[in-house]
Amino acid sequence: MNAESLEGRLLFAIPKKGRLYDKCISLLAGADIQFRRSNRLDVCVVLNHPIALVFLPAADIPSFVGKGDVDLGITGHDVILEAQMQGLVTQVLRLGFGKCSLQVQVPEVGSIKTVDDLAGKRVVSSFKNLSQGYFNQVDSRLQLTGANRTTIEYVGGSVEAACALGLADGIVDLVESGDTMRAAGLHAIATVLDTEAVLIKSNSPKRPDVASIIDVITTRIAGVVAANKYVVCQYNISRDKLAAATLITPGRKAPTISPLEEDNWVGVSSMIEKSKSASIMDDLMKAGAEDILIFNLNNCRV
Ligand SMILES: Nc1ncnc2c1ncn2[C@@H]1O[C@H](COP(=O)(O)OP(=O)(O)OP(=O)(O)O)[C@@H](O)[C@H]1O
Ligand SMILES: O=P(O)(O)OC[C@H]1O[C@H](OP(=O)(O)OP(=O)(O)O)[C@H](O)[C@@H]1O
Repeated sequence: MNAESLEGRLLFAIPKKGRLYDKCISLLAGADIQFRRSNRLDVCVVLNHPIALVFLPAADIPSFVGKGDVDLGITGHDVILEAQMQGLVTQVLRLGFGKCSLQVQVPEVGSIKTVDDLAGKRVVSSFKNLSQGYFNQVDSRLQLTGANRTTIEYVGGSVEAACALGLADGIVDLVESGDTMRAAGLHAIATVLDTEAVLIKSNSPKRPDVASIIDVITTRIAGVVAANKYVVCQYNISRDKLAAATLITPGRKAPTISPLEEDNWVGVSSMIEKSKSASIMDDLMKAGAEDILIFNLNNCRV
């Protein structure tokens, strides 16, 4: 690959490994962004669009996009804030995956029970800036100054081991299921922020000619995200119960209602959020709906 083959192409940064990688690859497939990545090569051209994919560590993507070296990128909301790039990038879309929380954690067994107990002691994190910002506020509130302030130390990984190793009294790290935290004998005492993966674009693009392809890609990715978020719910119901049932499934604009061959019965079709489908089905049954079906969406534009 040479610089010439990237000429005129939108540069799109994708996390090269880690928690976001697999989800990003399925998102690209859903948006029909076709590429063949040679082994170990971190830049590859897209076969069916004027795009080149750049595979980078998730934590480096905000600054590449923020400085305009890359036009578009996928990374965590958390790393954008940690890199202090929120003013230099626009978060175009929330992607619905990579959801977790940055939490303050301390040993389950021990004297530290609250953030105020931890204040003034040693905290270790890979999110040094966010942790510093959080504890600056705690320290100010508790009027801790000078050597009495909380110490924040950076470590690049295995943060959860820091307390057991005697390096820290508490840590600030990401929690999804909580398995890592529990296995390390820790528990959370505060949440610094909730995060998920986002699509970002540069506020100072170096290649303004690629703006139209950014819109195409954003629309396609939004379609895949919506298809993952929604399902179609279809059911039959008698007309006298229709009003109550459509309150449960109002749809995005309005439900589609079609007459059935049987007198006084209609079929209803409506988009609902996948995560709420079980409770919506329970409610529809109580409201008198029959033959309730849920269909996954392959793709959509809504
Ligand atoms: N347990 C998790 N659940 C969901 N999302 C997560 C989780 N851990 C991290 N993330 C998200 O993924 C981003 C990248 O984290 P990850 O740990 O995969 O990074 P990495 O350091 O590049 O990869 P690796 O851990 O393989 O070295 C985080 O900033 C966060 O937004
Ligand atoms: O609450 P859980 O579901 O256990 O997830 C949380 C863990 O996931 C992330 O690490 P990851 O496993 O990606 O590896 P890393 O420590 O190498 O970043 C994060 O740093 C936590 O350690």
